[in-house]
Amino acid sequence: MALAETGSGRPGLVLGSASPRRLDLLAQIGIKPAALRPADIDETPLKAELPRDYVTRMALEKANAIEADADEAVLTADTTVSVGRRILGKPQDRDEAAEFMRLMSGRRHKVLTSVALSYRGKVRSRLVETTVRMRNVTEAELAAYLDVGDWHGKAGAYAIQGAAAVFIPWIQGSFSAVVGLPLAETASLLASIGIVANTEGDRP
Ligand SMILES: Cc1cn([C@H]2C[C@H](O)[C@@H](COP(=O)(O)OP(=O)(O)OP(=O)(O)O)O2)c(=O)[nH]c1=O
Repeated sequence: MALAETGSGRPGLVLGSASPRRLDLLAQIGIKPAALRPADIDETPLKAELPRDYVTRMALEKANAIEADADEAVLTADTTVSVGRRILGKPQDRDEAAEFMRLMSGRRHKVLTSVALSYRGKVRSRLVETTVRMRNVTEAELAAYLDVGDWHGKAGAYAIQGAAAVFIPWIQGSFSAVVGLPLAETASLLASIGIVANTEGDRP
């Protein structure tokens, strides 16, 4: 396990996220943040803001909102779903979750994840775009899916790593980015400041 802790000569890593998925994904590559410090920002898109601009702005705003000591690096990310120019964030309620799912049913959409790393006054970010195909979802399947409750807190009202996997026969891009953190790009950003992923992962 590559511990990223203050006092080791490397920057202490702060994960600026409340998402358990992002913590799990980092553990998969052997990185354990020294601290968790979620950012509380306004996630409302600007008028006519393009999905890719929005998601990049969100990751950077999260990074800028988190206070860090000089020897700490802050990692943040934002994931959003786009159907055409429309941004599908986290649904407010079950009705909105149903609306999002009907919109994606039987067609392709994009999942955009931006990851940002802030260290010593410099912030760098990477945007990863993945195309996802959702098969046609019947109204009966939709009702059963919504009952499971997986849609809570998920961009686009689904989790590819959850029950909605049965609706997703194909993706092109990065699976980890869809779940919330593009691991290859994140590892490369972290390596640039001396935090090295352990490719053997966090195995028992
Ligand atoms: C599309 C998709 C999204 N998601 C999740 C990842 C993110 O947690 C969430 C999108 O919301 P985000 O605003 O990116 O993240 P968050 O609010 O959960 O956490 P934080 O801002 O504190 O980092 O949707 C999945 O888990 N699986 C999926 O397949």
